[in-house]
Amino acid sequence: MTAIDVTGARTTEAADVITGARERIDALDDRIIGLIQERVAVSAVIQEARIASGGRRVNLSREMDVLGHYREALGKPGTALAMTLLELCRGKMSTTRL
Ligand SMILES: O=C(O)C(=O)C[C@]1(C(=O)O)C=C[C@@H](O)C=C1
Repeated sequence: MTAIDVTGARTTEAADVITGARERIDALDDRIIGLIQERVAVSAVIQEARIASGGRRVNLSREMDVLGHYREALGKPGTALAMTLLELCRGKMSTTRL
């Protein structure tokens, strides 16, 4: 497969631009994944401290703040992104976790 095939571009110039930009995207995605893993670990520290103190895993008012933060920054899709992040951090929401 040529660079043109792989990128969908119609010229070698466009294929070069796309190939370079995809490398940057892959590097950004690696950093984003690392930050998400760090967020999961920090969130676990909070949840474990709360549960050890006799509290509940989930804190809904804080989750509303997190959702609002992402919505303000990224619009409606930000809310969906924040919900996915929260699910990664505290597991799927269920009444037994509340
Ligand atoms: O901030 C907290 O109290 C947390 O437990 C962290 C966190 C989060 O990942 O942002 C996770 C679970 C809670 O329901 C709310 C928020």
